[in-house]
Amino acid sequence: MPGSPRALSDVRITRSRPLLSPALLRDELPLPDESAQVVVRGRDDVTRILAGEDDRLLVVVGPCSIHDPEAGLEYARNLAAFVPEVAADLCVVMRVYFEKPRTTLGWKGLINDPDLDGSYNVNKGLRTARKVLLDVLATGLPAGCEFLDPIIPQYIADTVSWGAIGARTSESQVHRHLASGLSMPVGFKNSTGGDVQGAIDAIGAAAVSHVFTGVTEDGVAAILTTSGNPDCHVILRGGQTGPNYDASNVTDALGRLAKADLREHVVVDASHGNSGKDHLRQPVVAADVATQVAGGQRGIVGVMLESFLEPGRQNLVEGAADELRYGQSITDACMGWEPTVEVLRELAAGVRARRSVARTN
Ligand SMILES: O=C[C@H](O)[C@H](O)COP(=O)(O)O
Ligand SMILES: C=C(OP(=O)(O)O)C(=O)O
Repeated sequence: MPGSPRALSDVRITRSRPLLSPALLRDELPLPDESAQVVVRGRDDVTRILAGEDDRLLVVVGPCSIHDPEAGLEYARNLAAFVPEVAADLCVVMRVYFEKPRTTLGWKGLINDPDLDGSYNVNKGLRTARKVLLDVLATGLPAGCEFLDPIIPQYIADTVSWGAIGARTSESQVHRHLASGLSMPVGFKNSTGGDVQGAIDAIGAAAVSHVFTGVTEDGVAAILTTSGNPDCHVILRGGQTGPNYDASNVTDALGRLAKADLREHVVVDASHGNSGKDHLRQPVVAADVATQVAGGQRGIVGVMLESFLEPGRQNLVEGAADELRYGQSITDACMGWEPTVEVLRELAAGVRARRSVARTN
């Protein structure tokens, strides 16, 4: 209408709802002392592995994403019961992922849409995610998460022992800032294109202090100053140029780290670009990594595995979440439980062989 003022802000915001504060959620679902010790022990173990003071291999293993808390917990109980068998050789952190960065579109994880139906009950998602993390910690397992939305860590980071910045965000300044202030060791993935240098640059950037805008525990906007995170590392996850888990790609990445004056170690992700998202390839990648480790490669400090109760994946059909198969991924295909146990045993054997190589040298 002529003369009527045209809106200039929030033109494309169609709805705004209240968000619960991190402090309120932590008050509703406090971290018990015993679980806090699990978190601290997990962080310290990973820190020592990255410093070369613990010769075990970090293994981040679990579902690609948690979509059903009950199945996620059943997985956690299985894993917690198995871990003592390999604990002398592996530092096992359960992958407990709630935020999914999508290539284009798709379900963005349990925090964003906990009812899997496009209702986006984010407050419920935050509550459910924190409850799952507390339940995982109660089994005695430390937890690892990807951090995607820069506000979310205030709700859950006190429960997390290891964090990841994904392939799609390692080059993002926002995520490097975030990592510089996170309280746990953080892995940066190489890009989906396969470039490793961006992840190496990220480690250097996240290691120092930054000043940026964020939210406090009370959910209030603030100007935050970080101290820098010295416990960041690269994750080789393969990419459009092909896999990068083999000995020559590992050596190349270690050389680049040395050139950048950074600690020479990497974590290898057996999934994603390294498996071509074929869950049956993950044991092949892990076997190659176990062989490199057994041969004395100390630059490999960890492995990531996508694993769930049932092998493979299934599509989430809108409006049909009730029909999903129990214990099977709705994002990337995962190894089933039995092959996971075999892979963990093989990695543990690789570590024992590396120790004996070190003793004879
Ligand atoms: O691990 C999860 C996926 O690889 C990531 O979220 C991208 O998935 P998409 O390519 O199916 O969107
Ligand atoms: C999204 C993930 O991996 P990437 O960032 O390597 O694609 C993931 O591990 O869930």
